[in-house]
Amino acid sequence: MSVYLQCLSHTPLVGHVDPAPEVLAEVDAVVREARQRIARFAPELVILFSPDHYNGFFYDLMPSFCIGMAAHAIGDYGTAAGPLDVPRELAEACAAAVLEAGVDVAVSYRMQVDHGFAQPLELLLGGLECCPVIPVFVNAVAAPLPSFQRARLLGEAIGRFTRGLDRRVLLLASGGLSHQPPVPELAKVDARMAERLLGGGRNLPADERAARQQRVIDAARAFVEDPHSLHPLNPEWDQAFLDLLVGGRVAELDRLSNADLSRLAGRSTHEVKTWVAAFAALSACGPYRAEARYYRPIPEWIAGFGALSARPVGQADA
Ligand SMILES: O=C(O)CCc1cccc(O)c1O
Ligand SMILES: [Fe+2]
Repeated sequence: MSVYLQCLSHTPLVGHVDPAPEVLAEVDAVVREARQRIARFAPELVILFSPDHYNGFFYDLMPSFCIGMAAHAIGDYGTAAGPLDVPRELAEACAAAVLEAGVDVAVSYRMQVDHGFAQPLELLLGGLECCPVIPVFVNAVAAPLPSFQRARLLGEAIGRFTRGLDRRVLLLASGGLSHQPPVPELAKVDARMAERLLGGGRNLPADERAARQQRVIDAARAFVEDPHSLHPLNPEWDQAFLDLLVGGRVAELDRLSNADLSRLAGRSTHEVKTWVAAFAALSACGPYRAEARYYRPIPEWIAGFGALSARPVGQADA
């Protein structure tokens, strides 16, 4: 088998609150080049690590990790809606292998996913059903959260599973880097919002969906005016995180507590655990070489926005 890795920040604010044209063009080029590398690699299977934002996973039953045996994107913020092409038997084999390896992942035969999954599939592969994909949810917003170490062990177990496949496997991770958009916290919200977080927020009616999105859009506009209206982005932390991935030192993150990460870089920065899982999966396939590193803090998108690719040492350019 051969393997390629692409990590990319997501943001549903694209097209809603956009940065200067030069910045947009720069990000477009980053995404276009990633899409071209992926097209040359011609993946036969995608394993996509992504968080959720209280669209598919709620506090009525919140797993740390969940592998989808079938999945459907809800189409929030104008991202693609509809089914993903999940190869069910392969997803079942993947879940069985991960459980066998000692990581107690949940499974879903009706997984709902949001922009976290839909955006990278659209941008990097051209749509939700362009390539068979095993979706892997990583809880990055609903405290208590899994640790960096567990995200790494999940990734390693999935990497060992993919190593045994006779296919070209693309590892994708979606989310991060430092950021803290206004995502509600169960401990702090009123009874009405708590009911949403407990599961009442599933399949929101159109007007409530629009109001929810507008709150995030308004917060982005305010953040551009005042970088202290939300937890500030942390480019220094983001670059140090990228350094660790490039240097093959992802296990060093085991020492970073969830509370410290939230304090340093914002509560949604836990989305970077998708990157950790993807890099851990790649590292289970041998030594790797990172390439195409990109980073820019983009307040309009409430995102420390980054991209990073990697392939095994000795695996030829696709
Ligand atoms: O809709 C939401 O609840 C959050 C949306 C959102 C905003 C900025 C960066 C993100 O990564 C993100 O997911
Ligand atoms: Fe997100």
